[in-house]
Amino acid sequence: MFGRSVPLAHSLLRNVPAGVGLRRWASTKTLRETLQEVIPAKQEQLKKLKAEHSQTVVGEVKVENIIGGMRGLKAMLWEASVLDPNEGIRFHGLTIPDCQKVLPPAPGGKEMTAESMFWLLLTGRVPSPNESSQFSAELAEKAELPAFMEKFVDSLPRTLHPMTQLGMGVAALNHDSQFQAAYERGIKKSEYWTYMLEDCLDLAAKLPALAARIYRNVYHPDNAIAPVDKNMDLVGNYSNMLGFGHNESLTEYLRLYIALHGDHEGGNASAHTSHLVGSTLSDPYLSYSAALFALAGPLHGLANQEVLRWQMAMQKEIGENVSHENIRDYLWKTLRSGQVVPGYGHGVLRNPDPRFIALQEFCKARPELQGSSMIQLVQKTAEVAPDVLKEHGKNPYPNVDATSGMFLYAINSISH
Ligand SMILES: CC(=O)SCCNC(=O)CCNC(=O)[C@H](O)C(C)(C)COP(=O)(O)OP(=O)(O)OC[C@H]1O[C@@H](n2cnc3c(N)ncnc32)[C@H](O)[C@@H]1OP(=O)(O)O
Ligand SMILES: O=C([O-])CC(=O)C(=O)O
Repeated sequence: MFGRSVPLAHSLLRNVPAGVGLRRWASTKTLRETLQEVIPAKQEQLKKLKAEHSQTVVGEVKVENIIGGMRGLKAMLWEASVLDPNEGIRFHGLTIPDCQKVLPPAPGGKEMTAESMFWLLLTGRVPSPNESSQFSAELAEKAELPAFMEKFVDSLPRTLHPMTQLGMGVAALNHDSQFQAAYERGIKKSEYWTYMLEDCLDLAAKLPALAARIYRNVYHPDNAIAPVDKNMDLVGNYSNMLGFGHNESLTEYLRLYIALHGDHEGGNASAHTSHLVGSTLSDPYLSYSAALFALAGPLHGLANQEVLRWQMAMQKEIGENVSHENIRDYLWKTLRSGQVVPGYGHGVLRNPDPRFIALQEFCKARPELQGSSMIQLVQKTAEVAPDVLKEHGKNPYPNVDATSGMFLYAINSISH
C-alpha cells in the first residue's frame, strides 16, 4: 500500500463544498452542467492553496515511511473521500449511512445507485432523484459495446482470469477515446477535463456490458446476454446482463456494493495507480485499466476471492456444522503456516470497516440469505477472528472483502 492523501483544501482553507448533504429535489441539471458550475470554484481554490500555502510544512518523513512505501505520509491531494482509521470512509463528508439516506435509489429500490454516488464523488453535491435518473438514462444510451470489442472479448480464453480480461477490455476501449483524439487534434489545457469527462462517462456506461460479457464467457458460455434496457439504472442492467434477471436481492446488493466501493481515499494501490497513470495524460481507459491491475493483487481487491477460497477450504475441512472452536483452530492453522487471513487487517483502518458492516446489515435484513451456510460461516468467522488476530499481534478487524464476495457466491447458489 502507499502513502495516504490529505484533503488539504479542506483542512487549510476550511471550505466545505457547497451543497454536500443537501438533496436539491427540484434541480434538473446534467452532470456536465453541474461540473461546469463546480470546476471554476475548484480551480480558484487550488490557485489560492498554492499561493497561500505552498511553503506550509504538513509533516515529517521517517525511515519507516520510506520503507513502508510512503505509508503514513500525507502526500497527495484528495477531495472526494477521506479515510479515518477509526471511523472509516466519508464521501465528501458523508458516512455510508448518510449516503444511504440522501443518495437517490433506483425506481422501486431502496439502496443508493452507483450513479448517484458517482455524481456525489465528482461534484461534491447530492443529485436530485430527477438528475440521478436522467444520468442513468444518459449512461444507458452509451452502454452497448462496439462490435470490435465483443469480438475481442469473445476471443479471450475462458481460462484467463476475469480480472485480467476486464483490464484488457477496459484498455481496448481507448480505441474510441475522445480525449486522445482531441489531444491529437490540439486542444487547450483548460479544455482537457471536458474530454476526459466524456471518456469517464463512456467507460462507466460500458462497464456493465463488458463485465457481464466476460462473466458469461467464463461461466455460462451457452447463455445469451440480455440487451441493454434504456429504462434501467447501471446496476439494474448489470444484474440483468449477468443473467440474474430482476433478482431484487442481487440487484440491490450490487447497487450498495458498487456505490460503497466508489472511493477509498487516494493512497490505496488502485486509486493511486489510476491517478499516477492519468497524470501523464494517458486517457481514462488506460488509467482505469492500470488501476484494475493494481486491484487484482491478493492483498487488495483479489482478497474477496481469497476469502471465498479460504472459507470454502475451511468448510471442506471442518464440515457444515462449524463451531467457534473449529474456526479458531483453523485460523491458527492459517497463521502458523505463515499465510495471511484474507479479509482481515487494513493499511489504514483500525476498526471494523463500515463497508463490511453495511454489507453485513444488508444480509441480516434478508431472511432468505440467512439460510446460506456460507453467509453463516462469514458471520461466525467475524465473531472469532478478531481475538485470534489480536493474540497474534495483528490488526484484527474485518475489511470489506471479508464479506463482499461471499454474498455473491451465496446468492449465485440460491438463484441457480
Ligand atoms: C479492498 C481492500 O483492498 S481491503 C484489504 C484486502 N486484503 C486482505 O484482506 C488481505 C489480508 N490483509 C493483509 O494482508 C493486510 O492487513 C493488508 C495488506 C491489507 C495491510 O497490510 P499492512 O499495511 O502491512 O498492515 P499492518 O501494518 O497492520 O501489518 C502489520 C503486519 O501484520 C501482518 N498482517 C496484517 N493483516 C494480516 C492478516 N489478515 N493475516 C495475517 N497477517 C496480517 C502484515 O502482513 C504485516 O506483517 P509484517 O510485519 O511481517 O510485514
Ligand atoms: O484503502 C485501502 O488501502 C484498500 C481498500 O480498502 C480499498 O481500496 O477499498
